Amino acid sequence: MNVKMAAKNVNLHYGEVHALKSVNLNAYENHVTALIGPSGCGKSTFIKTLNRMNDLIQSVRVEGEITLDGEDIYSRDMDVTLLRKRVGMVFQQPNPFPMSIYDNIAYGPRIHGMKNHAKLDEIVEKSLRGAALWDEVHDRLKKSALGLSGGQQQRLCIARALAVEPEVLLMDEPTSALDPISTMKIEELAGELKKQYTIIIVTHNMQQAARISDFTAFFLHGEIVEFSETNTLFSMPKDKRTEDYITGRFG
Ligand SMILES: Nc1ncnc2c1ncn2[C@@H]1O[C@H](COP(=O)(O)OP(=O)(O)OP(=O)(O)O)[C@@H](O)[C@H]1O
Repeated sequence: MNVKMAAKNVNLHYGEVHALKSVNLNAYENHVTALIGPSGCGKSTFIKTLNRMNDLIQSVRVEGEITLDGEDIYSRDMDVTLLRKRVGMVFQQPNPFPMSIYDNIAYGPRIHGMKNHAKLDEIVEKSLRGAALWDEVHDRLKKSALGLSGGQQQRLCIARALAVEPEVLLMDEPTSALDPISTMKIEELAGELKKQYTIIIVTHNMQQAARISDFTAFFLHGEIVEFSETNTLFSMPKDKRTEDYITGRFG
């Protein structure tokens, strides 16, 4: 198993708030890693360190090392635009741009300089197929993305992330705003996408983590209490706090 991304002794402060404490985690290539834990434990903060989304917040201080293919993503030489192309992200609320389905997908490739129409058509189709949305939208590509259902919008956002050919896909509670059927579609999709990408997903839902992930990290108060293979974490937790959480005693 190849380590695609690694966090080594990561500490993060928002001003006075110590939000991540000595976090260590490996995300393996072509596997799904789930981040679970109660509200406010640092899951979103951590996932955002992986493509430097926290850079946008002024009071943030990050210490330690985060690597992508062994390369420190916080080093001075790191091109952050390129990093975010390699490490794409999908958010809790589907956030399509107010433009056509086609233009949503073509947006990223165009920003990165792609002008060839035939090639863009190809990317749009491939990305929508990759996000299991093509069959539902291929005859309305020029229509507004805002006319899609919530579940379709979220798959559109996944397609938009895929369009720039990322290596890692970060998903921050991607199904929390969706109905059960749309949730199931996204879960099935995660199983497909990991064949090609490395996936890291924050979820509030332990059953979801158990269903779709290969590895799980349990966060509590900014620390990782336990990180192991998902089956092991849910069947034989090593730490009493993990056991209490997964058996529903708190959180
Ligand atoms: N921009 C910010 N400024 C200051 N503190 C913040 C900021 N963002 C998050 N925090 C704090 O950092 C801690 C971790 O928050 P984070 O959102 O990462 O938790 P979480 O586990 O993702 O929670 P949830 O499941 O509710 O989304 C919390 O104490 C939160 O209040």
